[in-house]
Amino acid sequence: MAATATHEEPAPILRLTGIDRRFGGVHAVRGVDLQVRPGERRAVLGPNGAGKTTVFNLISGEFPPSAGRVELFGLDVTTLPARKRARLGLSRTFQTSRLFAGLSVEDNLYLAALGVSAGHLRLVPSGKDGTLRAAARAMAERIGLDTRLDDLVMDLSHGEQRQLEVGMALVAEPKLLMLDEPAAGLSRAERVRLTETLIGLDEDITLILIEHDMDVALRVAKWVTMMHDGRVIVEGTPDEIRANQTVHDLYLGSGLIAHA
Ligand SMILES: Nc1ncnc2c1ncn2[C@@H]1O[C@H](COP(=O)(O)OP(=O)(O)OP(=O)(O)O)[C@@H](O)[C@H]1O
Repeated sequence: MAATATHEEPAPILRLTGIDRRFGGVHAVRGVDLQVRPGERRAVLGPNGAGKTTVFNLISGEFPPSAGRVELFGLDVTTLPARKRARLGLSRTFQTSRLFAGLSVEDNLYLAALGVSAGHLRLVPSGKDGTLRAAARAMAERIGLDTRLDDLVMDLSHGEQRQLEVGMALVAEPKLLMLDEPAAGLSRAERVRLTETLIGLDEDITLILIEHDMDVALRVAKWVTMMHDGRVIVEGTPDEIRANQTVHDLYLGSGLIAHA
């Protein structure tokens, strides 16, 4: 019998089902369903307090959902701690810096390549050390910090620190990269560089981005999820989002769609 060719969609790299999160009386996330395919470029948009960062925290495992299910790379990780999700291939940045301020740019990237997160020390087999140092230096070049390798993080500008955070998330070679407002506080030139870095990411890396700068978000993303009041209210391509009346109504007067 002849085999029937079937075209199967790749399994989602991330699937949220009925995710809910309450903080006391605040119902921050309400029944969110989300599916992200391997290699996707996804932006999560929405006004302040919409629940975007809480969704990120639920995906990366900072805290568990009040209800619902989180699947990463085909596994149910709903109760798995953050460091174990990181080991599966998830890397993220935070709105507030988590850099080692008293260490150099190279050492920060080296530690990220090593997979060290705050409070977790790991011994390095000596043979691997050179490879990790080389990866750290290559990443510094990619994010435009190769001339500042020996400088302490505390001496970098805000924009350079944000670039370094992206580099640290990337140097861990994640399958899923999640960036929380990477363009916040960047100069125009720094935003252009960031946008280029993100557009140039390896196709195998799946990217989810929270970003208030619509210019950056809609250039990088191929698919957009819009949140409001804890819920997903619109999903679509950047063009559909630009043309969407609800998006305009929510952002009206904020100047956030000035570049659209
Ligand atoms: N750890 C927490 N404890 C209590 N309330 C929280 C906590 N984290 C978030 N919230 C509340 O949950 C709601 C959603 O917040 P969240 O930070 O997820 O929104 P957001 O869309 O990321 O906003 P922004 O764009 O301002 O970062 C807000 O009302 C916020 O005050």
